[in-house]
Amino acid sequence: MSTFILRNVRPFGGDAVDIAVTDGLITEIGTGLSGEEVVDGGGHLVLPGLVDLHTHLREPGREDAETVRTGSQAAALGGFTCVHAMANTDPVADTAGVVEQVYRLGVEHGYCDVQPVGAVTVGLAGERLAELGAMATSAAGVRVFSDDGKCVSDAVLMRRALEYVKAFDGVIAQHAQEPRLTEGAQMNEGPLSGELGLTGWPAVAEEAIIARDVLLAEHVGSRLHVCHLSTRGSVEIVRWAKSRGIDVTAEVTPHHLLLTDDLVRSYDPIYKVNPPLRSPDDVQAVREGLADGTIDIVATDHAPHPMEDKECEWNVAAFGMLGLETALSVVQQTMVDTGAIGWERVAEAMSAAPARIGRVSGHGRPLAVGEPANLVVYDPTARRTVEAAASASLSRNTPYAGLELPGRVVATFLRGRATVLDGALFSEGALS
Ligand SMILES: NC(=O)N[C@@H](CC(=O)O)C(=O)O
Repeated sequence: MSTFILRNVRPFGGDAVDIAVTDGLITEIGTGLSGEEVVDGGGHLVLPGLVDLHTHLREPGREDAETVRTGSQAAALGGFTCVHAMANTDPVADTAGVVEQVYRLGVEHGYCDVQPVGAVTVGLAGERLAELGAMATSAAGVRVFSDDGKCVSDAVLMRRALEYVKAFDGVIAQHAQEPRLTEGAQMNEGPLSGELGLTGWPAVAEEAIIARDVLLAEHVGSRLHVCHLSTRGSVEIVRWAKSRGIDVTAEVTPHHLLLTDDLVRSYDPIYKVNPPLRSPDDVQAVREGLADGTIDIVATDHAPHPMEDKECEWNVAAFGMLGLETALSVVQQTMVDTGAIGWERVAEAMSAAPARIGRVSGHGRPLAVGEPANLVVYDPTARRTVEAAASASLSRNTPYAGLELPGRVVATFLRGRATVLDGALFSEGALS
């Protein structure tokens, strides 16, 4: 039996306690606990390990951008104990074989649990359904299905997918982007896209798909999840859908909580992302949506790209930005330090709710005796300047480089084993 004491930590920022961990489980929470091994929590905040419903790990196929190993290292450094790996790999994760491969790589590396997302359609081509049932019953136990990067734009296919996954309590996570309305789109459509001469990506292209899909979900009585919602209109549609009792959940990314489309003036593709950075009014609306629960979760949409795909002309650059290592800091800055939400709600939006939506067990659980010791120790009083080169990710496309952000992940524990200690990766299990 291995026992250690995580001494002097503040659950959700409350009073300081000690947490005793034995064989990966929380066995006691109190004060003055003693044990052979002690990890000093420094009086910092402790939250349940974070869960990301939307991560691009790029393996198989683009191991030059990220691997399961490097992406899950970045996740651990960001305080995550479980990430959902998106299906837009090469080959696409549209078979039991590919999702099992990704799942096993996560287990092998051991920095966090990697829960594969299955593609909705074969090859993300939007033409016929992938083998959803086989992926659900595989060793990977897939519950989240998404063509993310592409929209399931065919209404009949979307309806069938929603109906199909009911059998195993799955959810369709939709990348809401009407393809015809966004042909060649490069940035948020507005006065600025006209001024900069870049093709616009109008809010209505997102909102039209969300409106259609909540109605489809209602019609067939299934679960819908909306990926990276980014506009005021989208928040209003989801709010309306929830008020009707439709089983819809939604996510917002850290970058849509902080950054706005005026950054595109630089023509620096570091700010090129899908959906695009929106207006200050949209940012205000997604913050309000997250605060009032219309938006259920924060998901990173960690989208690593190699230098050659980002350091080029805007029009040919890839869409996407890193997110795992900065997510908690950005949420602190935009939502906690502004007084919009407290740490309990952060834990709900970044741990409990994503675990529930993804139907993963053992994550997103309360800080309580008998629960798995998936924990993140976080110092919200620290400040740090983001350094792209310091990232554990194989890619460098963080939009926050050089920016000072609040907070620092001090330690992350996966089932009682430290994956991060003193803010650095801890791979050899002295505490395991
Ligand atoms: N979110 C992004 O900007 N990029 C995603 C896919 C996508 O949604 O386009 C990626 O895989 O790089």
